[in-house]
Amino acid sequence: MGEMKLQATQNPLKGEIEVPGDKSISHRAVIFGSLAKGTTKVTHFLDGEDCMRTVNAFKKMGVSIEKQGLTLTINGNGIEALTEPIEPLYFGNSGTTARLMLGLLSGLPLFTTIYGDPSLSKRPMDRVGIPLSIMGASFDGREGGSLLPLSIRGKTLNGINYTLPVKSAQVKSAILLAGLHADGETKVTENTPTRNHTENMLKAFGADLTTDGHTITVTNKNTLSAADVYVPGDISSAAFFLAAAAIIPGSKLTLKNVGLNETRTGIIDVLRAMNADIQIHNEQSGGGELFGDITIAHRKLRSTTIEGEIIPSLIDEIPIIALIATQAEGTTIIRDAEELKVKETDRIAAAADLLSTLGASVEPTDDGMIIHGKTDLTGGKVASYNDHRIAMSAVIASLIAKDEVLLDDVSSIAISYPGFFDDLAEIKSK
Ligand SMILES: O=C(O)C1=C[C@@H](OP(=O)(O)O)[C@@H](O)[C@H](O)C1
Ligand SMILES: C=C(OP(=O)(O)O)C(=O)O
Repeated sequence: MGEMKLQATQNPLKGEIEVPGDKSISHRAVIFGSLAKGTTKVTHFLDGEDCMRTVNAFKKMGVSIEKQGLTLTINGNGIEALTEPIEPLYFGNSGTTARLMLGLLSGLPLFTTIYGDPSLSKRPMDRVGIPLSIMGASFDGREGGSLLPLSIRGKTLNGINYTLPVKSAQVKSAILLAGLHADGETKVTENTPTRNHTENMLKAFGADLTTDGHTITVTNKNTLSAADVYVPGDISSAAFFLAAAAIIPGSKLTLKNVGLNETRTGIIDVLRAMNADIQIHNEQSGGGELFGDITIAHRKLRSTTIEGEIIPSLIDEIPIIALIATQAEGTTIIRDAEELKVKETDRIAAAADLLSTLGASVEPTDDGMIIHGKTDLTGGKVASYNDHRIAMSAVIASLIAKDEVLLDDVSSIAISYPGFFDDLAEIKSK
């Protein structure tokens, strides 16, 4: 793929689709399935590039993982059976793989080197390196061990009692993974709740983990046992079609089996606050995760303010929420989202650049954006910054643009949504 010309259609989107499996849950299913004893079957796995990095890392450490379609069969033999990889582990674009694997590898009796693509090589690793070093871990790498590539000489770690200084599920998960085989208790406290898939899945695999308010405690008194995992649809992928239906007149879409864990559903609350016509039905649960169908129809939107505790529950959706805000009457303010600056690219700058190039009124701020709506979008030449979420936001924006949008590169979309254009074609043609 590469550059793509996107013709404005303004056609309503109609029909029903099932979005791909959740990226966060897919990573964790591979990790815990590989650490557990027994056979774990993972269904509706997301085979995007990021999750395949996690699969390949465990294959290189001796775990047998077979993939047939979207089903993985993982034959785990326990943490102690992981073998030292004889070559560096490549994590591509995946922040989740890098942070969670750092947590795991720092306490194993192995020497490993990990590296990533140019984007991942700029992202901060000291946010996990600092607490892991307090636990006794030893790393070396660029910028004093805060940037990839990193080398890790695993050691026996000690438990820690740590309050997260950043709103990050990746940091929380890295410490919990280290805590699974550290001496004593490991406690992580978060002031603002972040996605809790690690906690849910560890419980399903039989770990000794308890949650008390905002504090999670794990010990090494456990042997993880295999558990089958059904991966619900990714609400972060569904977000692009929720947005499209919300802003294109005449649209009505149903997205089936979407994950509805309340640490992830901020976009639904925001859409409701903006007057979107959105309904949830067929709610079910499995493996500690809630999922169900979402139906959304176009309706006139109004602005809102997005700040505080809701931010981690929609952090990856902010670029597409910014597009929705350009089509809402009034001023939408997004605050407390400084974490966007350390994603695949600076997503505050990238989203503001994309939408401003298309004629919207978007002011980037230090921790968010101010968007004045409603503005018609023009065409133009736009940049994805090699960021999958910016690229997909550009494609959805092009659906309502007056003229052609020329997007520099669409290859990053395969990171989290390999079938994105097929799903879009499916709902466009109905
Ligand atoms: O734990 C996870 O699976 C993720 C956590 C979030 O990152 P942070 O922990 O950096 O906020 C999110 O942006 C990322 O897409 C996936
Ligand atoms: C930030 C993201 O992922 P990661 O941190 O795993 O690269 C994302 O998918 O939007």
